[in-house]
Amino acid sequence: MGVDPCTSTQTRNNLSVPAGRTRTRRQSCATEASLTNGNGNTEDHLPAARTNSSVSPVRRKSNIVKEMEKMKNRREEKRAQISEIRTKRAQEYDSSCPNWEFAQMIKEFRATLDCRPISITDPIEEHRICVCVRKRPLNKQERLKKECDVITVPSKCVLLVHEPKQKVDLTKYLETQAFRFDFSFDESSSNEMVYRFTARPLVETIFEGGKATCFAYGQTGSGKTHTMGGDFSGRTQNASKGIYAFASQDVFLLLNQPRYRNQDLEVYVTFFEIYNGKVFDLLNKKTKLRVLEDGKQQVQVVGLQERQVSCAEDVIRMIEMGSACRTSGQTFANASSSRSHACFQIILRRRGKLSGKFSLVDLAGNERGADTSSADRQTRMEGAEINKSLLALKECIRALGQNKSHTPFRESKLTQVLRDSFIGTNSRTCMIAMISPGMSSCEYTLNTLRYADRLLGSFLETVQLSERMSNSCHKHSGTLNLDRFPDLVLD
Ligand SMILES: Nc1ncnc2c1ncn2[C@@H]1O[C@H](COP(=O)(O)OP(=O)(O)OP(=O)(O)O)[C@@H](O)[C@H]1O
Repeated sequence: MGVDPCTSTQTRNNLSVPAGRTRTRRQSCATEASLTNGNGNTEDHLPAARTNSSVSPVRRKSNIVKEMEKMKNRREEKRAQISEIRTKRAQEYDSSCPNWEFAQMIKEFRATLDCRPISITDPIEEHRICVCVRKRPLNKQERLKKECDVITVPSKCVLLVHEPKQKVDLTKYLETQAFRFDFSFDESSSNEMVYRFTARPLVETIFEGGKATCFAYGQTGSGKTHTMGGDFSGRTQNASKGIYAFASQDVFLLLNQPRYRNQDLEVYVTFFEIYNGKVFDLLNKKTKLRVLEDGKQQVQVVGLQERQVSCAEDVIRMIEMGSACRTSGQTFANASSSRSHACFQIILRRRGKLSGKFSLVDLAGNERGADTSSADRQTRMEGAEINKSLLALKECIRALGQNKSHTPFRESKLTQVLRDSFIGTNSRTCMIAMISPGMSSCEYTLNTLRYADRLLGSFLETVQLSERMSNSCHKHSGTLNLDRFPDLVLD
């Protein structure tokens, strides 16, 4: 059965005729109907010359057909244009990069930002709990794979994660989430810069009789050991110092200042690791240690060796010795991945009595906590233990931040051993969340940032910033709430 083009709503819809123009089309349609029969042949009432069979009939195209042809031409033109733009863009950009479209969207988004990264002259506010984030550069392996860098650090406190997404119609878009921390460090920040804003403000705390703690948290290969321990592997000529070494240097600097010089203070260090709920002394051939709690809830690591040190070089020797003993294994992201929490402590004693303690903790990779599907029983147990301790740690830090009377430190060996870091009015904590910049780490990165975000109990803002990528014509839409991010300046 033929479809009357004048009455078929389907046809009208397919043509997307604008409402204001429908009437004109119907009129021209009606005229057309009176000129043609159902087979499209000319009717009798046309002028004789045009119905004569010896003359080839001149078929007039209806306005609808003409309109459809125009639309078809326009569509084809547009398609050609888009394909040309796409090819040009792919040439401009490195199309061998598997995710060049996302990389390009991120590049364009970054071009709209006025980035002002943290600088050495920025002021440092003192907090009881300080939560920071550090992005490491793409490593050699990631660069070889042409991984796309999905992290932007536009200012000293804000960090953006551009999460690649795809709609059901295969349209690619980015979902950008903005996080605010006390400090955000981009890939150009050195260990010294990170130290200056994170652990350094805590050094004085231990000279005032307090307990200071600095944690490095993040997925495997994100730079926890690099930040805390530095690189003493001897692979590079200039071994880069980490927070352990910088903090030790400053402890000796302060110790020699007139106000502390005559206080009979002695410096000791301990270095131990917690692996699978068990404590091992890294300065004493990995001897297994027992953790006991007395009637006054004082936790003792029985037999833990405290080594007296008299200069920063002594400390570096201890760090090298202990680091060489750490339990490590291979992960997808790090050839020598640490599977334990490592705790390096600088202890001040006055005539044998504990005066202050600085605990610097390089936590086990947090992704291992989620690694419960692994077939290997050992790995599963490691993962479960890490998960438990990281959850307990979060609760203890939150309790410290909220001045709660109850600290759930017995939930894990890690929090039990660090009990005195979470109690007392003179306890201060800093958490540095380490993140890998690659697109393949995006999910782990978001987990790390959410964990750190919850320590502060702050907000998380998700903003969808760009859309429509199917035709490689894309634009950014949506805006960040600048009231919440006053230091993030968009063009
Ligand atoms: N900010 C950085 N700059 C340069 N290189 C870095 C940085 N952070 C990490 N790296 C390098 O990345 C690699 C992995 O880092 P690192 O061993 O510190 O990771 P990790 O978080 O401790 O991993 P794991 O939990 O598996 O022990 C190392 O080779 C390290 O030198």
